[in-house]
Amino acid sequence: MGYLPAPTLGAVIEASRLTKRYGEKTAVSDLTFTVRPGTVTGFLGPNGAGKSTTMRLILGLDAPNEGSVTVNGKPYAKHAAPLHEVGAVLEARAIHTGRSARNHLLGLATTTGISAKRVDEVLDLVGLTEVANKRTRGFSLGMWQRLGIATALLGDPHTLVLDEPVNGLDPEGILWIRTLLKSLADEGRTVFVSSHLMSEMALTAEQVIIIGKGKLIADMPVAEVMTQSRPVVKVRSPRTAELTALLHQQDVTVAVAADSLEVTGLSSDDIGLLAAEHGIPLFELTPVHASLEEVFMALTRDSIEYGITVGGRR
Ligand SMILES: Nc1ncnc2c1ncn2[C@@H]1O[C@H](COP(=O)(O)OP(=O)(O)OP(=O)(O)O)[C@@H](O)[C@H]1O
Repeated sequence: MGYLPAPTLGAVIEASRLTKRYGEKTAVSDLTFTVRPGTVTGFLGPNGAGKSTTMRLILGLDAPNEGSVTVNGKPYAKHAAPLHEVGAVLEARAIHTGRSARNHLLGLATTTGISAKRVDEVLDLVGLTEVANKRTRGFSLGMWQRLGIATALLGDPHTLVLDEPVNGLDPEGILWIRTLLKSLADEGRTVFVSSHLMSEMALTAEQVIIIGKGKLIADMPVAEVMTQSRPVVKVRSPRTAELTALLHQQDVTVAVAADSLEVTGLSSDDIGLLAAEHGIPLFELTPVHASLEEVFMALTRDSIEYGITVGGRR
């Protein structure tokens, strides 16, 4: 394994009222957020939420219609040596397929004043040393992702912007990238990584920024995401209809399943007390913990662009 040089402090990425329209379509809408150094920040949203567009705007590959985004106080393109400032992987397969991984990296290195030694270091860091001289044409998606990350790390940047880097990786690759991103953040770098998997980000990121239909939905520590869910309690009673009528007098949602009710918005204690007050027997009263993915889906439910509709509800 190669080692990165001494810790450097990553840059703050600051988006302010960022808006990008493509014709009639608003891909990013009035987005304001700050990404800080020293932690992995997950950028989450369903398909089409505007994650890639936002990342393209950060990297100056597209210009916003309104608002601004800066890296370390300046637009990305205004930095004297952007490759040393920000390393990015936007589309893993954007690399010329006729060349070897080493030649691809060497080409980039020589035009930007980076040494050949650094090329070998990053190849080692991403585990591609053995296939470094093979043409990239035969690379698997996981190998492309590794090469993309090697490219991003080439300039030893303070800040990393990675679009869906776990896509196509096997469990070992996912674990590898998780560990790598955390260690880069621990060195004081800024790591901004997009995903559409809340469960994956929960294991990788400390902070999450969640968007839907281009708009900010949440910006909070991962540990707080679960607090966004309302409690769900499974209730079984021989007098379901009566209990449902009582529950409907409260600010709750009652979903009727085959042999039970799923009550959202009231604790199991309160449901138990309500039933006891009216002499309604209960056979079961179980708090059901939503998974992180379910909380994420609930948060973004109204902003799913290409969702399927089940039973009239998304
Ligand atoms: N160049 C473009 N021209 C027209 N529409 C675009 C363009 N780029 C993105 N869009 C639209 O903007 C919206 C946001 O797209 P974007 O790719 O940023 O989302 P995303 O969150 O990265 O989604 P995914 O996870 O599917 O990649 C989508 O509706 C997309 O169709």
